[in-house]
Amino acid sequence: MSDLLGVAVLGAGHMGADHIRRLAHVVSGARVAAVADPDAGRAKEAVAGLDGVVVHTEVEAALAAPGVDAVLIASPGPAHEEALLAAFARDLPVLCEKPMVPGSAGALRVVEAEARLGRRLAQVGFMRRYDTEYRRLKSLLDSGRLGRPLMLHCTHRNVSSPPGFTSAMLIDSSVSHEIDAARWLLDQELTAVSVFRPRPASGAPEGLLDPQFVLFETAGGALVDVEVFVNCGFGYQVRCEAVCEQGSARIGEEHAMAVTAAGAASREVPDDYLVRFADAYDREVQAWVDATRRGRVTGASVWDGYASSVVAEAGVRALESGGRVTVELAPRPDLYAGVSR
Ligand SMILES: NC(=O)C1=CN([C@@H]2O[C@H](COP(=O)(O)OP(=O)(O)OC[C@H]3O[C@@H](n4cnc5c(N)ncnc54)[C@H](O)[C@@H]3O)[C@@H](O)[C@H]2O)C=CC1
Ligand SMILES: O=C1[C@@H](O)[C@H](O)[C@@H](O)[C@H](O)[C@H]1O
Repeated sequence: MSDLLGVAVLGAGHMGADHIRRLAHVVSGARVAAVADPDAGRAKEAVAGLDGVVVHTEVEAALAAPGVDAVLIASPGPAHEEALLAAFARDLPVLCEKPMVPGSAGALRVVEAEARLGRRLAQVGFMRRYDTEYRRLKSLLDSGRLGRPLMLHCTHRNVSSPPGFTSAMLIDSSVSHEIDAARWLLDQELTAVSVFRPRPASGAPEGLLDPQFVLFETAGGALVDVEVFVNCGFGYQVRCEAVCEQGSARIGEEHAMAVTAAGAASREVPDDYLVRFADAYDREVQAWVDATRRGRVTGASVWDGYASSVVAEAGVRALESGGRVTVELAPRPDLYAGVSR
């Protein structure tokens, strides 16, 4: 490795282009060494002005490019399994955007492949673990000051959903964040899921079941509810309130400037995740670069990615069946025994 970690970025869409900018201009210790995207024009646009970046349309060519030490996967979810396995075959450390793999069977194949390597190589991009408010809430819950957590009430609203967004993706793409955050905040597995839905909003695309209300049960007897509404039209809002035996704590309200003028007070609302979670993505990628340069892997593990996929898959079945679906995890390989959620 040269002084800088050479990163191959797979996928140069919304997230990939933002991560390329971040690697090139925000975080220290890394450089973009190669990019792969079947849409070469999009990739070239994302690397415009950067020196020494080779653009490919094939993943394998980018992984084999000179100076590549690590991989950041920002292609669509269905492409992640192949990319992860290709990176493992080349012994390259990975930061993989969520969902790690949409679907439990593919996610388990990734767990098994990493377990066969006998050491962790990949981190999953659940960036809320790096958000200041989420971290404060996690510290408070871990301190025990509020007593045992009873419930988490979560809100996850997007202004609009991208083309091709399906009713299942409200759960396996959007709510995957709350699944990971709940497992991490409570340090408990989610054991069952039910999904309720009101009449779809008139602003939602034809046929999309939006919004949905998802209810998780946990191994420790807590409940986690999530209102997910991806075409709300009025702002990007992510909130979480923990209700515990001796108090409650709420995050997600303060991430904006409050303006008072003309006899009225108003507060800005971000319009998407790139604004709301900008600092969290920066910290996540910096932490990944730092850990990788030290030969370490931190953050959400491949096991966390698998658990999230299993819970999300149960959620999609609950949506389709209208019933309560229990969550069955495979036995956890020894590799993840000492790794906390
Ligand atoms: N952490 C977060 O908050 C967010 C994460 N994401 C995740 O990031 C990933 C990408 O999402 P977006 O950037 O919104 O999608 P996008 O559709 O904007 O971009 C995806 C890009 O990947 C390219 N691509 C397609 N197949 C590929 C392959 N096999 N190899 C390499 N590139 C390929 C496409 O041509 C496109 O340029 C998804 O996993 C998504 O769930 C997306 C938004 C926010
Ligand atoms: O990961 C993300 C998107 O893929 C997803 O579609 C959005 O609902 C989330 O808010 C965003 O963080």
